[in-house]
Amino acid sequence: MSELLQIPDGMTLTLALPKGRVMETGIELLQKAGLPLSIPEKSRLLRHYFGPITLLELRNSDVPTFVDLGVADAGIVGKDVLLEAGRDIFEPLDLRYGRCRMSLIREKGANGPINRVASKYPRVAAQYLREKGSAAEVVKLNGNIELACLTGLADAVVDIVETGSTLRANNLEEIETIAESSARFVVARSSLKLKRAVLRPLIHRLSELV
Ligand SMILES: Nc1ncnc2c1ncn2[C@@H]1O[C@H](COP(=O)(O)OP(=O)(O)OP(=O)(O)O)[C@@H](O)[C@H]1O
Ligand SMILES: O=P(O)(O)OC[C@H]1O[C@H](OP(=O)(O)OP(=O)(O)O)[C@H](O)[C@@H]1O
Repeated sequence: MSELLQIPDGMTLTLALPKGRVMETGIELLQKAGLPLSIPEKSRLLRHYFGPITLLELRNSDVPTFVDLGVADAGIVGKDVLLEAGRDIFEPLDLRYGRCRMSLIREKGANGPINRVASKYPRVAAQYLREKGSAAEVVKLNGNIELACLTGLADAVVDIVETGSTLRANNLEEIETIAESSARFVVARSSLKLKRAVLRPLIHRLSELV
């Protein structure tokens, strides 16, 4: 492990991390940057203490809220989730993992009009459709979004593509990439001023690691 980052006496740091695939690599990076963290044991505990550092284990889409409202000083979250949240959060660093893209997807060969689009990202989907001049309705779903296409619930979906295996397995095709995504380090604007002494060197060290 690299040299520990100096945290001034009395200063605390609260970090918001999403449980799931983004968390483990995120903690490893923060560790390499010199924070005294470790990957929490599997348990129902939602808040983990490491000396002056508190780790909040959140749903992905709640990370921007906790950071924007200043409850967490900083966090890690996918660009896809940031785009959907639409909050004005300081995003100093692309951590360059968790790469995927948000795309418009249809059943292979589908060529009828797109009147309804399903997505876990309704804001991103609606903005994309607006830019295309489409008046299609957007329906919010919470998982296995591709099923909306397959069952006729929607004419297209906006969802994540990583390897493309979900598309191939379900006879779907990517019509257009809407945005590229990767994990981002985000910081609360209020903390950037108040906790500059630890956040500046942390951002600097993270930037050297990615
Ligand atoms: N193949 C993929 N599928 C989904 N998300 C991916 C993929 N590859 C990278 N990611 C990134 O990981 C994040 C999602 O992680 P995960 O799959 O753990 O979340 P989830 O199960 O959808 O969680 P939640 O219920 O909190 O929304 C996405 O926001 C995205 O940035
Ligand atoms: O291109 P691929 O590598 O196949 O990855 C893309 C798939 O992975 C995600 O689903 P996941 O099962 O993680 O969760 P979700 O459907 O609940 O969002 C995503 O929603 C796609 O369905």
